[in-house]
Amino acid sequence: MYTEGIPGLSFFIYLLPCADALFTSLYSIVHIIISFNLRVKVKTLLKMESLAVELFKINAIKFGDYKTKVGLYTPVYFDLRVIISYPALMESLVQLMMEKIDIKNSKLVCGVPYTALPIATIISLKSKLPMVMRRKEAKSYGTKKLIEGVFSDGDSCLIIEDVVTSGSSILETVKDLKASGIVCSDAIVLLDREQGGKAFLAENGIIMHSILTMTELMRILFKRGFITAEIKATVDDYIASNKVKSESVAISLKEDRLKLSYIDRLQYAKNNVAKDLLSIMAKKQTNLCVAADLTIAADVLNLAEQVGPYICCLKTHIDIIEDFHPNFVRRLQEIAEMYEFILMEDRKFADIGKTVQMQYSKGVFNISSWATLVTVHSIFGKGVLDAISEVDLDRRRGVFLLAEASASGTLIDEKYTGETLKIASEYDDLIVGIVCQSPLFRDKPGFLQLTPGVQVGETEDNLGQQYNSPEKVIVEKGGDIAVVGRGITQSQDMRNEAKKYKDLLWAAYLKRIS
Ligand SMILES: O=c1ccn([C@@H]2O[C@H](COP(=O)(O)O)[C@@H](O)[C@H]2O)c(=O)[nH]1
Repeated sequence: MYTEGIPGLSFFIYLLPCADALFTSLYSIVHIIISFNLRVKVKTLLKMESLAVELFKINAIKFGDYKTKVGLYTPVYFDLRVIISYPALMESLVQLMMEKIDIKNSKLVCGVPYTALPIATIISLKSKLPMVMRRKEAKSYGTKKLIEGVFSDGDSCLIIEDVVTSGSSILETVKDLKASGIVCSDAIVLLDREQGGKAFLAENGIIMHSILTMTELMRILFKRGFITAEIKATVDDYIASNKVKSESVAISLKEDRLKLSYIDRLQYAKNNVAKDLLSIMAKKQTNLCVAADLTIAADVLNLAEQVGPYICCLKTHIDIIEDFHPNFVRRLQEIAEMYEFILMEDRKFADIGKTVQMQYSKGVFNISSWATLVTVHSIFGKGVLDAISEVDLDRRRGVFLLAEASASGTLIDEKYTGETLKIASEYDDLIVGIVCQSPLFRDKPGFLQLTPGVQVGETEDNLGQQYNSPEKVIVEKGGDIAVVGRGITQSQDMRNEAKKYKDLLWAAYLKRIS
């Protein structure tokens, strides 16, 4: 070949056979690497498939009509709590998780309570990374810690979770970890339901890695003949059309009062009586307020003695007492102190500020001298609240503002209710809560919802009152405190009846926050 005149070309040609050999060796190395990676990938895929099949076999995957934590109905539900009964399965799950993510990038691991706790424990044992644990509720005694375990400010933590729908459970855990100085950037989960959780977590700075997605899971179960094409199509359709909106998750995360315990809400309350009330409720385990709508003073005192141990509040209509005497309210105060409950006069003030001020602190009833709480209509605007504030200089009293009524045919509309809530927000050191019939102000855990119209077995009286069951009032209507009047006062055994209502209402509250 003619190469003269082209500098270095002959030398290059001379080297060609060596380059060829070098290329062949490089090719072989790359080939080995690729086939090794491919083999690893295939192996992982097989492990994933067998995990999916095993989960199906142990009944951790159910098909039907189920309700998720965020209230959506789903044709497929995962109950991974059962996996603790299958150690071999737990081990393969953990192995897959540890292969999926470089655990050593983290200093700590933390499982989202409760299902992921045993998984996190095994990962901690295998990786030798210390584990921390998030308490679902801060302790009300001792250290009041949210995070248990030993850690330092700035430690990075890998989050471990079983199933992700919206991502809210992971973010709740992340929020508490961050508040304790721990850094979180990654979460490893067994199953991504592909309903918006991954994107929502990413928006909040968390990268979610999953072992299985819902699509993969359905594909595997269908391919292996465990589900029909019809079930697969139903689930695929459901996932495609049921994405959880990040705004709704954000609300549910933002201190949703309906999900917080009474004790956890203490920190948000601005009014001193609201704080006392929440403490009493948590201590006595009661969210029952009895409406003492009796017309003879001695009967009211007797009722207070009977129901005292089971209530957080006793509500009066002082102007219906036929034999009122200042000694009566003095005795009522003694009983309230003895049994630790709060007195509320349901006066529903509605007038110009000056008149309300006199109705509140003057006259025979001298309400402000004994009633720690009063109810107020918002119809007259802020002047009424200013009037009460001027009397309550030491801030030892509070107000429930009425935003909705239990009576049929009430003239209150949505606008009125909305404006009432706005006023309440402006007076949060005076307002203890809102009297209403629906789960309003979910993002204000410092306010309490007082809901009257509660009775077992009745739906109405003959004068427009409407009743709901204790469970409905607390779980569906969002009541924090339920007012029961005739359901107790007309019973032969008021003490026993009060205890029954207390137990029903408390069980409903526990159900609501679980
Ligand atoms: O919207 C409202 C506001 C207040 N109440 C008061 O609650 C009790 C209910 O008594 P029951 O005997 O349980 O019906 C009563 O004192 C009302 O004045 C209300 O019912 N609805």
